[in-house]
Amino acid sequence: MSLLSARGIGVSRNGTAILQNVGLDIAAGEIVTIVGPNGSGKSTLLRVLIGALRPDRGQVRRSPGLRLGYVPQKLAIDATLPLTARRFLDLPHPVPKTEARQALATAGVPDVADRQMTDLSGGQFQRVLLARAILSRPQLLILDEATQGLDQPGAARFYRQIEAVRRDMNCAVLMVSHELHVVMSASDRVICLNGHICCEGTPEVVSAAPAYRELFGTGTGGALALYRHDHGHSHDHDHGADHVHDHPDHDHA
Ligand SMILES: Nc1ncnc2c1ncn2[C@@H]1O[C@H](COP(=O)(O)OP(=O)(O)OP(=O)(O)O)[C@@H](O)[C@H]1O
Repeated sequence: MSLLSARGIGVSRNGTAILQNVGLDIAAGEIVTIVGPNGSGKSTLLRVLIGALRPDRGQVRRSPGLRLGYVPQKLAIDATLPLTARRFLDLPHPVPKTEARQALATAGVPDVADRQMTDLSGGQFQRVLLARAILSRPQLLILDEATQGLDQPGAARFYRQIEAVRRDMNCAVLMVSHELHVVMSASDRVICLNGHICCEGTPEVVSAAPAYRELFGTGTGGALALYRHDHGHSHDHDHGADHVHDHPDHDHA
């Protein structure tokens, strides 16, 4: 049984269709990425899937009691507000110290608990957001453009961290991204969206699909290779992310 299932989703605004007949299923433990150009309806679809927006047509079914974790694109924290990463994890509910420590370690930032949120690097900050999202031990972790603002190697490291989190927590992951160059090979399945689903399948299948190439060109192939060259190697200089190298190389390079 899938964790989440959407059928025939349609959303229109001002007489214009934003989403048309979109259907998808997320199974336990899989990593699914939705890619699409700007304005293709990715965020709208995500909002429908998490229940923040009621579609004009279609249905979303979530498995009963589904635990969802959500990592937003960005979170603005006022530079004058003293807030350590540890205290941030206590918002809105205090969490036991061991759970907070464990979540930070799983997210790849075991040493930042006492650091100010505003002093963290972009990659560390996103990992603290990730730590907060996994405190509830989600069955489905949803990330909305979670690597915005990171450079390409930083984004690649973040996606490898997500793979590590998935293995640790045994959760499914749904990501929305237009970061084609690094996101695809971290995914079991890619869904290419442009108002409707243009194509879907493994990263290899989607990157070779005519509909995908029409939208994005053919540049992704080399970048997939670049990602795979990095995978499992020790090139990572992002503080606290070192253990992402320790997992077995399970991709298809
Ligand atoms: N409430 C709304 N009213 C009118 N138009 C909307 C509304 N919400 C979204 N849209 C339009 O729907 C389209 C899809 O928007 P959406 O934010 O879902 O795309 P996206 O793929 O997430 O884009 P991006 O990659 O730029 O974040 C856009 O053209 C947007 O302007």
